[in-house]
Amino acid sequence: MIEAVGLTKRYGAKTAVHNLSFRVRPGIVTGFLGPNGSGKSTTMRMILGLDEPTHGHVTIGGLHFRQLANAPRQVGALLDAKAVHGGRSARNHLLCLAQLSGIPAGRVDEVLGVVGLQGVAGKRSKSFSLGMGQRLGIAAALLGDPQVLLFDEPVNGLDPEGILWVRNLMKQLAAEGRTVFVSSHLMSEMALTADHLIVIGRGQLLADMSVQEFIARNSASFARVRTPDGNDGEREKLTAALTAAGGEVHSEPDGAFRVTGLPLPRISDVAHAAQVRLWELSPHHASLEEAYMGMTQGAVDYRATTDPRAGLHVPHVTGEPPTAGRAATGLRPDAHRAGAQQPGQAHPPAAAGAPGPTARDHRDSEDEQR
Ligand SMILES: Nc1ncnc2c1ncn2[C@@H]1O[C@H](COP(=O)(O)OP(=O)(O)OP(=O)(O)O)[C@@H](O)[C@H]1O
Repeated sequence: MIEAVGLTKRYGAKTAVHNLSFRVRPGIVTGFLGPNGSGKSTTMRMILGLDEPTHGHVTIGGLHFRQLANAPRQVGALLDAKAVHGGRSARNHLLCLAQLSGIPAGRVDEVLGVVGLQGVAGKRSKSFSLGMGQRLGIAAALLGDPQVLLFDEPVNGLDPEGILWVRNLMKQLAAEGRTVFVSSHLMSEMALTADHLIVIGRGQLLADMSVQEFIARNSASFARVRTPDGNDGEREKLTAALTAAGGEVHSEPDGAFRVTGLPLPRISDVAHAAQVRLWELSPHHASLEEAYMGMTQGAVDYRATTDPRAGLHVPHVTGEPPTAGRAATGLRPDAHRAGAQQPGQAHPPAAAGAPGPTARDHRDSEDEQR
């Protein structure tokens, strides 16, 4: 179990993490979600004793990371897959880590097998694609057979087959009773991988609940309504009538309306009374991705100037609503990141089939995914 209490981290004037309290339990996959720059990596670094909290504390099994006896055998982590000596082969990199922690050398080939890098084990890691580097980082995390595993954006750079493999690996590690904490900025991925979600925005807790609960509490219901194509008069008449009836009407890119605040039968009655024909009237639920976007929309640092989901209203779940987001055209800055990797060691999860790196893994274009 990982437990954070009032965790706060300031870098000068910048508050990266503010008063964060949560628990990460064993036996399930806990997704750690937040937009770029929301404080996920900073939190993980504090869990691993790589950064000192300004306030608060975080423990693993009741102890601070630095108090753990032979920590790499208890905690495995993938923080930054690039934090590898590029001149070393994958096998030598893992051998060095194993030697530092008193892990038998035979374990290295086991984890290379788990992550599907046996075929390139003798190659220098600097020739690895981002996807292969991620696999090597995951191998390092598994090296000590730790009960607690932290993965910072583990699917970064992986192709769809690799993503599926990571997903299954996370689930299997949790099914073995381990504590698995996985960060991502993609709700779609976490919805498929995690059992529980911790969502942060601008360093503050926005939600701490099961995936099911998150969906139930955050998915906004709406109706899609379409009037006959090319009849602007009917469109305008219906918009006015629905608005007068208390509905909120937004245009969809395909010309339909998205209506919130009115049940479907009422929309039908309003349209009938206004003598507007309908080509479509259907119930919808905002997707999990939309719920997440709605929740974090005020906490996004880096955003394009147009927001296609501007019409969605989703309530905040915990604490004060984040301050209004500012529109910006800047892309995510990564220059500050000083990633490090905390090796663990592990027995390979028996049933986690590991596809080898694919053609997509070998391409160099994976950076575009972050
Ligand atoms: N060493 C540092 N010095 C100054 N600011 C930092 C430092 N590390 C992080 N920050 C700032 O703290 C905030 C949180 O960064 P962090 O990397 O933890 O976010 P993140 O959620 O992991 O983002 P991403 O999804 O982009 O990886 C950012 O605004 C970042 O610029």
